[in-house]
Amino acid sequence: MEKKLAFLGPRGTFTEEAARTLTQRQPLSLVPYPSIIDVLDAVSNKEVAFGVVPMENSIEGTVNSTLDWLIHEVDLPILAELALPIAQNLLVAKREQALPLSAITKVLSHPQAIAQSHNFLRENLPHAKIEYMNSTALAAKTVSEHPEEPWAAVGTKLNVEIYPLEFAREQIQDYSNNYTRFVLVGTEPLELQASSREKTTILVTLPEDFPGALYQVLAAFAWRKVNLSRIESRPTKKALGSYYFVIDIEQKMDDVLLPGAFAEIEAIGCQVRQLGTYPFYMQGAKLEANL
Ligand SMILES: O=C(O)C(=O)C[C@]1(C(=O)O)C=C[C@@H](O)C=C1
Repeated sequence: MEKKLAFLGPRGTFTEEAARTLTQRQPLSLVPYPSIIDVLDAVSNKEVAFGVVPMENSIEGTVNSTLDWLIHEVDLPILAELALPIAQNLLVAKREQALPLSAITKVLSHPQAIAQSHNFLRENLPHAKIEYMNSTALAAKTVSEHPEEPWAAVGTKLNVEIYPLEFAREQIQDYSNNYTRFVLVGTEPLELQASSREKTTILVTLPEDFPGALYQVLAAFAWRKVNLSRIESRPTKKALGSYYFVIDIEQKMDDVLLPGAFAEIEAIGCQVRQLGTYPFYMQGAKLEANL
């Protein structure tokens, strides 16, 4: 029987595109789930072997529900990461007479997609109500199912191929270098295409807040000349002002330098949890220098 991979659905999300690109050589059956949390829970409960969820967008930053669920609720290793170029479009149901932007009363989409098109929406549809949905594809599907309503969705080009929709405007994102990083998580190994770039993600907990604590953590990487590509603080949810630090390291775990750096960090009383050590891929190369 084919192994299953869960993705944030319904059909036509950016996440589906990422899942297909990441696993194109694998005989997997792709199953849509209604939310990011449902995807991660399905992998954790072993309903499916793998899952793909969005992790970070170059305009809007971290997808908090993904990161927080991986930190607090499930223990799933990241197996791979893919950065995809994202283009947002304003989509309306197919109708005989074109719908002018001024007639649109409601815009539906995923909060990340709305945030990526914030300036466009403020300038062109200041009167429209915003309704957040679990994914861009769910917004597109909903709009296509209500052609009698003057509604629009913010979503992918693929949605126009899947649902009876047309473009009201193409490419409405506020910045052209719009990329989202997606992660593949799983409870078993998966044979993936080789990549020249590898990453390790860790979660660091400081023992207490003392002067220079974070500086000492960073020093363990700095003097070893280990490059970090992201540092993000997320609340531990235990007390106000108490944080975890999520650190992306531009190196694989089997590197001799990382065990030494982790031991040094642990020696000052920090806890280090690995969230994964994995290959990193990128479609289109514009942002390469910054990733
Ligand atoms: O709604 C989708 O199509 C998704 O795949 C989710 C998501 C996200 O959460 O970041 C993915 C990429 C875009 O940044 C906007 C939305």
